[in-house]
Amino acid sequence: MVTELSAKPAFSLSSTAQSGAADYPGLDNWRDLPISQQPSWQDRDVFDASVKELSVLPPLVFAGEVDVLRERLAAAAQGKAFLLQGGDCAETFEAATADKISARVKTILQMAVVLTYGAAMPVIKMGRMAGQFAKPRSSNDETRGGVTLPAYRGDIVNGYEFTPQSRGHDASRMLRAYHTSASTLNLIRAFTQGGFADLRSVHQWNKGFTENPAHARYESLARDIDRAIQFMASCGADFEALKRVEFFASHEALLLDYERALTRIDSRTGFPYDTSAHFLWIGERTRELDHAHVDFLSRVRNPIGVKLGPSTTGDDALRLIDKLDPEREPGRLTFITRMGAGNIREKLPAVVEKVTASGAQVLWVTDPMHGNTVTSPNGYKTRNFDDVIDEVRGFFEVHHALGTVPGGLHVEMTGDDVAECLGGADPVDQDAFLDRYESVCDPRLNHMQSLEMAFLVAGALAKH
Ligand SMILES: O=C[C@H](O)[C@H](O)COP(=O)(O)O
Ligand SMILES: C=C(OP(=O)(O)O)C(=O)O
Ligand SMILES: [Mn+2]
Repeated sequence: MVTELSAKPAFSLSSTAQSGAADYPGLDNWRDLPISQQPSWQDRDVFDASVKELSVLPPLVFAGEVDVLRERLAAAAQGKAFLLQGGDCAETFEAATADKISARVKTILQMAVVLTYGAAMPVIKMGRMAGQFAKPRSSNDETRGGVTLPAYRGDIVNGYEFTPQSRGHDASRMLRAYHTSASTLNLIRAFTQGGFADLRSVHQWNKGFTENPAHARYESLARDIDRAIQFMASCGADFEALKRVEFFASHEALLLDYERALTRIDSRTGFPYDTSAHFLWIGERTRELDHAHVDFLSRVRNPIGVKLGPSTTGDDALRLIDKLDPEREPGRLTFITRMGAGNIREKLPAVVEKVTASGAQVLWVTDPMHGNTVTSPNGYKTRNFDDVIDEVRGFFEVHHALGTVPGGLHVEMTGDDVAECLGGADPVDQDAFLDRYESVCDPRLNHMQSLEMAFLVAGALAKH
């Protein structure tokens, strides 16, 4: 049973008690529009106090960093860079540990080195991290053993534990989400600016992948990368400069009270920026043109993404472009297609052709995860690695056939050795789910499967 929520949030602040950029025109227009996937907060006072506090807490990212990202994404849309966006389906407060964050950042850096070599262009590194706490759900409730409770909507709303106390929607969680995002972002900045990301170290880490006999097929590409780095060293490349990398934070802008409270006016330009992350996206379940999420995101200066599922038409895409990117600003809009391996070759061309014919330039990115979710025979939500890779292949085939740019990859992955997606060269089978399945929402590629994807995509990129 799918419950499409169109109820307004349980409470909404009156315009005079606004958070963030209180008097900027239009920033609260969304409150008068249909909205879905919002919590029904239990306690109004807790909600008011939480939003009030959020509205005066420091921004998590700065407008200048956001502008740099928009430039990078503009280059990717022109085929001069490639976007790698990866991380949890649902971040959790419990997993925001130094070990798990570093494992995720490391894996993304390792994937990026391989992709950079294959694409022979810069790879923009972006985490589904430091704020990916809110989850849209297909159903409002979950039933286990005859007991029905509210569905888990991410740690920013309620707890994963299946009890009435845990599943209640608690607005104070928005504050914990903010602080957890801040500490995660702090560690990401330290890792990526403090020498952890040294290209030579990252390349060394990749040796662990190719030493695994199951990955022998990738050895020649790994050897080519090795020789390229040796060549750089022989030419006296300044590896000191390669110790620092840009790394951007992103999440789905689902809870608009949270996003609105963190929206601030940039003192340099006078424009509003959602300072909860560098990049925000609108999900497949909340991209109705005249609904709240599209309206709110149309009014902030961040580069934004929209997930496009198999029901998307070319006209839908054009209407979203007109609403979200009326100025046709380079780098502003990214379409993240999540069609399903069995749909992409049939469904994507018409959408891309329509957008191309309009003259609009967007960044096309594939999310090969969300259209390929299945249930394993032993009852786990999973994805087949082969389907995931096949959707990526279809994405490249469609864009190469149309002469458009396959500009990026959006992956639910982890740096840990979990068992959540079936298959891969060192195959995960469903029995492994019993004690290595950790995701609280969708299944993620594990460290080795993520690297294998990078080697496979690098091969595809190198061919064009
Ligand atoms: O991450 C995306 C969605 O939140 C997720 O796929 C929804 O899962 P569900 O269909 O189990 O609600
Ligand atoms: C909810 C998500 O995906 P989609 O909106 O494409 O279902 C997600 O990427 O977490
Ligand atoms: Mn997901």
